[in-house]
Amino acid sequence: MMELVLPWTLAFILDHVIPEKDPHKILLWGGVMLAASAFALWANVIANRMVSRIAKDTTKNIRDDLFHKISYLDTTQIEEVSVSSLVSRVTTDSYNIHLTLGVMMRMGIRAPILLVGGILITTTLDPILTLVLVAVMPIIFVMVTHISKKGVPLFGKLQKQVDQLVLTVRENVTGARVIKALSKESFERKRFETVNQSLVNAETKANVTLAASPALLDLFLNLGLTLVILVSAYRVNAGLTQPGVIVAFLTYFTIILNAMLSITRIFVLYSRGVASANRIDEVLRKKPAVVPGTLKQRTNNATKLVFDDVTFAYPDSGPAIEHISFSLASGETLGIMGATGSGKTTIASLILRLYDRTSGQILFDGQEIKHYSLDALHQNIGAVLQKDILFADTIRENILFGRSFSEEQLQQAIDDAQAREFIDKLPDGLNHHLEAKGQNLSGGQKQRVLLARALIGQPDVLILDDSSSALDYHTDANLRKALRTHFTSTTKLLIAQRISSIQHADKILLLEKGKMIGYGTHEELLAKNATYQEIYQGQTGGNVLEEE
Ligand SMILES: Nc1ncnc2c1ncn2[C@@H]1O[C@H](COP(=O)(O)OP(=O)(O)OP(=O)(O)O)[C@@H](O)[C@H]1O
Repeated sequence: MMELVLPWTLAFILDHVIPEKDPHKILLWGGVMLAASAFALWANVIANRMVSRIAKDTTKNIRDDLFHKISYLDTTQIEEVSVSSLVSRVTTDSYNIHLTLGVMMRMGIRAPILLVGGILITTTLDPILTLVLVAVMPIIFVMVTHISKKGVPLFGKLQKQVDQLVLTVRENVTGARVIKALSKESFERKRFETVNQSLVNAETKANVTLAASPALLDLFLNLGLTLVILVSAYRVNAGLTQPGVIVAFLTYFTIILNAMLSITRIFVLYSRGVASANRIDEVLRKKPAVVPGTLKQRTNNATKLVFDDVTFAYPDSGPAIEHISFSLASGETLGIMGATGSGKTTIASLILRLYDRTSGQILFDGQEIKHYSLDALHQNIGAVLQKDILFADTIRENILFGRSFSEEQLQQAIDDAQAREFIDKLPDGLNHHLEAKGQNLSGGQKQRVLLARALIGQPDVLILDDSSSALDYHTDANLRKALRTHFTSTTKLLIAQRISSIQHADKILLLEKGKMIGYGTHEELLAKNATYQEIYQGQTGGNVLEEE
């Protein structure tokens, strides 16, 4: 407001105060102008601080909500959006919203006030000159909105390129060892350069399109200014207006020009902010595909786990498993074997409801698993899945994983997982700090910590997906012995490549390309199943496997 009053005061001083030649009056009005400027400065600083706080708090809340939502997305939805895209939505998209909010609040109120106020005051100064100014406004408005609309999809594409960049960096950081081992640094650098260049191209395209807006605006406003100067020269000569008014008018013209420039900047940022807000909104609106049931408790049942003619296909693919049936009583062990890609991990994922089966039934403690709340379903299940990870924390915290187990239970789990030998050799034992993903441990040591995490507290169901593959034969045998002797009431699902790991299971399920091609005990399969016989021959050379 103060900014609008100043040029008017200036015109008044030039046309009315100075001609009176009274120094006191001139000084007084000069003082008024100074005070008004200081007030405008102070109000601006306060407003900017408020805006920063609001933008910062809003963006923090958006990030919190987004993270909360992401932690509840199911596996299919995460795969649909992709991990790297989720990372860039939490980081760059929320930052774009921060910028947009800041600028919109700073300029979104001030610029329109300056624009409308400026026009109104110029009308009181000289309506004819104002008409010249106002004539160019509709052209500018139509042009700016048209260009801004084009910006939203362009910025959407730009953010997709950011996803690609995050993906490439993630792959390089996680695969740093293999890249170094295979000396593929220059290949990866080229791959990164290509992705980076595509991002720059997308950014250039979006910015070039939107850059037309301020340039065209400048052109039209300068044309308007030239017209105003021509008309005002004529009007001063004809004695229709005073020079002070023209000076004030030109100052208002600059204020109006700056307000218009700010408004175009808002539109540019608005396109970017809307594109990012749409991407965040897409995640926030996702409804879980795996809908939890209402049963809050599992009641122990003699029949622990039943797969009844279960078929499942991942989105947009053929069936990963077809017509799988098996039944496990409480405390029994099922061994699952099959070639790579035959569907072993898929069975484990369905039990944990990481995905929902396409057809058939899965019963847990006598109830369809869809009827349980996810907490009830997962309570008392210990699992080591192939892609399980260790976090950057101590070994103790990685095993306890935020659960309250006693020291005795912790020590027992370490023994059962055959982890004591290596943990005792570490200078700080259980307090040894692991790097992200347990990078400072060997493959076998990592598996032992993950096993201890799954075995602690003797869960009533245990799922081990190829989780002893990195253990030497002797340690693997000791682990199996511990499972047989200390986990008698635990129902176990052991996925393995080695027959020695599962030969003592109560039942063995043999899979091939998602289909059951054998189901029975080791002895039954060895007697009747040609594929099992072949695997057995291949792994043992025909020698009988002895348990250590
Ligand atoms: N997330 C996924 N999206 C799409 N297809 C998948 C996904 N996970 C697995 N598949 C496909 O489903 C089939 C079964 O995979 P699964 O991981 O269950 O096999 P597996 O027997 O555990 O293999 P491995 O022994 O190599 O771990 C494979 O053809 C695989 O390509």
